[in-house]
Amino acid sequence: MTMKLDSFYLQQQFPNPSEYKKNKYQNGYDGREGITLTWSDLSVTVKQIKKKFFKSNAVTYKKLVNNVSGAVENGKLVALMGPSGAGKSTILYALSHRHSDQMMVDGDVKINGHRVNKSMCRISGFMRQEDIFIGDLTVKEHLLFMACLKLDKRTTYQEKEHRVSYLISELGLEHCKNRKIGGSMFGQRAELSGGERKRLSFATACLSNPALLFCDEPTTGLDSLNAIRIVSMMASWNATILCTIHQPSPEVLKCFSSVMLVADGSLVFSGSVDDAINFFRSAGYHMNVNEGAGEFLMSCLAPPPGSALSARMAVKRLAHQFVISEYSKTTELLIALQEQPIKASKMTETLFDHKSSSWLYKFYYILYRSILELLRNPQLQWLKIAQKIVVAIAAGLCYVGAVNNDQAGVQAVQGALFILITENTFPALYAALALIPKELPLLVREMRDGDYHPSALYLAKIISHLPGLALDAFIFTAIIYLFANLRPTTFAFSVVSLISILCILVSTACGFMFASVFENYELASVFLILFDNTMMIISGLFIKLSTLPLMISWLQYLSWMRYSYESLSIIQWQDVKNISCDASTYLPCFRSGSEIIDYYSFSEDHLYWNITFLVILFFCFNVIGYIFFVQKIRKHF
Ligand SMILES: Nc1ncnc2c1ncn2[C@@H]1O[C@H](COP(=O)(O)OP(=O)(O)OP(=O)(O)O)[C@@H](O)[C@H]1O
Repeated sequence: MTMKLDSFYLQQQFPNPSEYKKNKYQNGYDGREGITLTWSDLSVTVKQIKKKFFKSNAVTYKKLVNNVSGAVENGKLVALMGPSGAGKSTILYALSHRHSDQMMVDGDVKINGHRVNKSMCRISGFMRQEDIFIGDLTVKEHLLFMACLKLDKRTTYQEKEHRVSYLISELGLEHCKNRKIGGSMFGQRAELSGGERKRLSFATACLSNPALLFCDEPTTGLDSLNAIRIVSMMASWNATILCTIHQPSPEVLKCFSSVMLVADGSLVFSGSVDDAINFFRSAGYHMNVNEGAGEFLMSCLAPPPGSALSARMAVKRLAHQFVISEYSKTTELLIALQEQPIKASKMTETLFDHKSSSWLYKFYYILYRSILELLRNPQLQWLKIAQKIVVAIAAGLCYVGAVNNDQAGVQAVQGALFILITENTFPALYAALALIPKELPLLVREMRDGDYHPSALYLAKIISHLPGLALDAFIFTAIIYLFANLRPTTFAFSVVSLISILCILVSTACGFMFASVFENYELASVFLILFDNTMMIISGLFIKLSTLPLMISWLQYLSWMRYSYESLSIIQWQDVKNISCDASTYLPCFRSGSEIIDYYSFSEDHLYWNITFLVILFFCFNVIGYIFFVQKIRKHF
């Protein structure tokens, strides 16, 4: 099958072998000989920080993996098995260099005898346990997009398309290639089955045609037939594969060349399934007649009843027995053979020879994906616009006939302006707050794989949201303007629209900033409520800005609501004269627009400064948000 796949692929594109060699970068197939992965004394320790109020934080260290050594021979599919919590995923993440920053990894990880670290992300593919996709993209779009991010920059677009078509046909995704991956909100059934999603995950990991693959529980959630299908596909794949797996059926287990068994972070056995059975039998475990090999091995690894200490001792005993047994010699030999690195051969050079696409190229595709994501849900976008229109009409109706050249009119105008600001602030703030937690798992996965720089993603997200936000603000402003009969000049309407748009953009940036700074949505919303209420109180409507106490007063310079409210008030009242005043009813009684502006401690000279400060706030919130966003992603790695 391996040969079949390779020759199929080669024949499809390069009937002439010399042409194939010449185009090794373009087709993603590098003419490699293969990879042998070895590691010795791999240990993983996690740093745990207990936050304490009014005391310094308590830092503890927990060892998750203890001096594990192992090897996966070129072209072999090896199962990493063990009970839940044994450390399988931790080993896989550490070996593939996709572990979190909190984890400290020790030990030598080598590819064909060459020590690797960060470059492992480029050399290897990783299939994750959880399938996270953008549900609104089709199978083909998703693969093409990922191909644009992952493949070498020397690969042309047509070759990326070839690679995607090849994987779609090889992994049995032809029938659903134009189907959306996830469900739609509006009842169309468009979901892929569990098996199709797993195959899509595998296809994604295989896009760059890596010679080394790490697969984390690829059969989780699948029925036995689909489990056999995906594992047999892996077995026939032209790559070295290390794969964690939970209690495989006998048919699934047969697909693996060998097994590595771990318990409590230690290696308990490594070798063929038959040897594993013999090893445990010799250690005193009894295999029932009807028991499958997988079931038997897992039962041997399950912690025995009793205290945690006795379970740990049992694992230690097994690990020791394995180390002194003949079975461990094969692994030791493989590791020893790799101590002499294969001379900087062509094969190794090609492995490390990856030229990533430029930042701009990746940014373009991330932006394209973000826009596509928004456009793929037209019903949702229309619903949002309809909601804006309804809210604007409902609010606007309250002001019909209220805006006259008298004191009641002054109150109505100031109220309408404030509605404009709050409606362009609060919904945008909280929508942005929810966005990062929703998308974080996907972003972390893509960044762990080194698919793109966080700045490309952050900028693409901001730009893709700009038109929708601007439209929202414009529609709301236009309706309120019409109903409330605000100042009817093109200049006034244009500036009010501009301020509304800036207000919604700054609010969104502020929402992003809070979502990035705080650990989770709940914590962020607690602090955001405090912040946005303060910004609102000092916007100018509720208190005269000149009377603010000194310790609070400086905060007004952060309040985009104040800049917006002042600007809108200036536009409405500048040069307005002869406001009628019935002094017996109204106190204070305004006779001109400038009196109103003075009353709120505003100044007509501030209009252009306010616009400038709104732009500055937009940038500052985004820069702070970006800095914390990067840290947040690192923390979740
Ligand atoms: N960041 C962390 N901080 C503290 N403990 C951790 C951390 N990550 C993992 N662990 C612990 O390390 C142990 C091994 O976790 P790991 O996910 O590798 O197990 P596993 O064998 O893959 O389990 P499963 O089959 O259930 O996925 C578990 O006890 C887990 O709780």
